[in-house]
Amino acid sequence: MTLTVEALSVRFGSTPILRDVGGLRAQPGELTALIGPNGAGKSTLLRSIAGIERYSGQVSLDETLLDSFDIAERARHVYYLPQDSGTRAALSVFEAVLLARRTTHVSDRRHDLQRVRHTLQSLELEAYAERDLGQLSGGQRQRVAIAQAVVREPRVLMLDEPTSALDLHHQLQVLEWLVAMARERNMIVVIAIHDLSLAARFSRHMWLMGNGGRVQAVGTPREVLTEARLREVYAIHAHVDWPADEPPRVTPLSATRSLGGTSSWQNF
Ligand SMILES: Nc1ncnc2c1ncn2[C@@H]1O[C@H](COP(=O)(O)OP(=O)(O)OP(=O)(O)O)[C@@H](O)[C@H]1O
Repeated sequence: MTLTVEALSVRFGSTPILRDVGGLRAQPGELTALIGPNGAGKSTLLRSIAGIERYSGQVSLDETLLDSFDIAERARHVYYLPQDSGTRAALSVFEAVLLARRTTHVSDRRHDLQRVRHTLQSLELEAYAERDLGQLSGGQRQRVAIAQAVVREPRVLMLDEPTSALDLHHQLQVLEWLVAMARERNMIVVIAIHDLSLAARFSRHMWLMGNGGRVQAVGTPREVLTEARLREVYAIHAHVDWPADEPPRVTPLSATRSLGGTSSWQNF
């Protein structure tokens, strides 16, 4: 089962946001990283794959176009967790994650309870299981949102900046766990992420979007993350190191020019 995107375009009103985005593949059992500067269209792309945005083009799972699923079916197979999505509903952490599980699974209750407990443990949330959502810190709330997404067990799980509120320990812990989970459950996991060192370390495959809503490169982290490409797409000088005995490192050194052209205030 491969997720494929071809010839995908999205407009907001008369403004093109994604232009002929294609050649994207994501495989089960692997983590795919979606990277690119602010406004490149990463969220729009993930939202389109999930069927939340209207688009022209093809998004398919193997030979099946996702458009051929009805809304409920598509939501069961493909789940998108937006950026900053933690909820403050009047529920405990345990209740919130169990509720998410039961929106897609009506299986054996004992099995569901076990799955929720196990997921909370994996995300180091078991100590907060009885706590109300409104009483969590930002990072705890983000981990609950990830738990809610994962217990749904979609075939394609897309997470928009899932580590943006996390401390260094939890960034590593969550990404390690997502990699292991993708492998164990044979899920396609796509994450949008700004930290290129983490993206290089944890993903097997990368999609790089550039300004203008176009794909700039796809491939392994080594193929995609070259210093020349970072200069072109992110307008930065950076060192990219692939040490044999340590994780890869992308070190931004300086910004080279403004991203996205002349700013309007310069016209005054
Ligand atoms: N509802 C909307 N109406 C009009 N334009 C929009 C709308 N939502 C997003 N955009 C524009 O679409 C472009 C792509 O936005 P998107 O959120 O997909 O980018 P992104 O790559 O996820 O950015 P970031 O890294 O900042 O999260 C941006 O220029 C944004 O201003």
